[in-house]
Amino acid sequence: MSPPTEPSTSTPPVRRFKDPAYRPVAPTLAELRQRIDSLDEQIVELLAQRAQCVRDATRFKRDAFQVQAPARQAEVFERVRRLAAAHEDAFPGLPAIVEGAFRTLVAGFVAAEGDLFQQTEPIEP
Ligand SMILES: O=C(O)C(=O)C[C@]1(C(=O)O)C=C[C@H](O)C=C1
Repeated sequence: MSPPTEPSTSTPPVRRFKDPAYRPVAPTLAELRQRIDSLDEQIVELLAQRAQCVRDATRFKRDAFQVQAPARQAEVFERVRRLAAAHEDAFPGLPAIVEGAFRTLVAGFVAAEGDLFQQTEPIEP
């Protein structure tokens, strides 16, 4: 038995989708990975902008419960799931993947906002 190998990135595809309506995105795995890298850069840039908004949101919180804001979290998860559902034709199961990613992201943001909260002080009325 030969050892497992990573896929070739520069050669033609070795499989096809049985669905005749399927339209490929790129002719090689190398091109697909370039696109994925470029999209990852944009995603990280957008996440950094989102993080700035989360940091600023700390100024409007009175206590740890407001940092958690569970009702708002539920709204975010429901919203991104619905947005992803519009793309389910292109990628079955995308809503669950997107919701899972946001659950992980928001858990990280909530924890960070908890730390940032300690760096704030009440504004006197
Ligand atoms: O909407 C807020 O209040 C936020 O602080 C943002 C955010 C989020 O990442 O979407 C983070 C923490 C929770 O409080 C709820 C939502």
